[in-house]
Amino acid sequence: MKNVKYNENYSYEDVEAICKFLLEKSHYRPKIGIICGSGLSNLADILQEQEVIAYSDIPNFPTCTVQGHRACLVFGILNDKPVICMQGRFHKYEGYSTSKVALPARLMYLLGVEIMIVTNAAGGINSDYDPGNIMIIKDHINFPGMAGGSVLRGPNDERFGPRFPTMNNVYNDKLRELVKVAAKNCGISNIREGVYCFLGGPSFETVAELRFLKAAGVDAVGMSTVPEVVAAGHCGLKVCGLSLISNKAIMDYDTDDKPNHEEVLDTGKTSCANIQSLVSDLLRLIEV
Ligand SMILES: O=P(O)(O)O[C@H]1O[C@H](CO)[C@@H](O)[C@H]1O
Ligand code: HPA
Repeated sequence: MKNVKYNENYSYEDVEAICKFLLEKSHYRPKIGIICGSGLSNLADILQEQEVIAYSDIPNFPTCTVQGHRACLVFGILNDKPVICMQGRFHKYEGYSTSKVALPARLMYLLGVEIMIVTNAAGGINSDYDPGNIMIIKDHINFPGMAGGSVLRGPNDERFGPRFPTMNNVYNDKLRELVKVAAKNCGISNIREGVYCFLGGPSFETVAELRFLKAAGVDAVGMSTVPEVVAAGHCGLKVCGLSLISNKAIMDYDTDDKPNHEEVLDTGKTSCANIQSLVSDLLRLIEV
């Protein structure tokens, strides 16, 4: 086991200190931030003129404990736009404090980022979804949040955002339309749009839970993203969310199939190129 510190709280000043360190280290002033999901670290390869900083070289920065998350910050240029890309996120199930899970979005905000593109691997609940499909996140269900486990739980620092932020249109409608245009440009026909449900994990869902989620209108399920999106919405970032459907959720008892992280990572490997071209064309279309 790595010597991981789980519970520190990240105050505004802590995030500011990390931001200052990065602005001194890098000449980039990113306007767009990208978070790579499980198995999708290669998404950062599309950045040109890269400056790579390992999380372990950033003072007071968390580490990644999950396989498929590379734990590096990559600054670079994509279609003439300055970008920061996080190769690896912090999941609540790893045991991290809420302010640690909120850190990527808050750091991007203080760095001057205006648009956060968040990616993940997710299980397909919608029966029309197949592994390799890309789902534009239209909305989410924040299960832990609905039960008092919001990433914003605790004292509110108004410098990040208001006590009661809205989540309407948090997955920005204009960005969603641009993703559809980008998908057409790239010849990606298996693009979907749907509702992502965040569960606490790390156990995969039971058949009964999946049937319940399906009845509730969920299209894809995962264990991340929503805390980052809520933190981003809190501080006014525009968000674009993309789920790579890495596996089909198993809704039947009469099968020996089981979800597993290896399959999730394998789909990431085989489908990363599609996400790369999609994000690349999206950045060409975005005006910041
Ligand atoms: O959401 P990301 O980080 O892409 O990873 C997904 O894949 C892992 C399970 O295989 C979980 O962490 C789940 O959330
Ligand atoms: N369930 C939850 N999280 C996931 C899945 C899944 O089937 N696939 C990838 N992340």
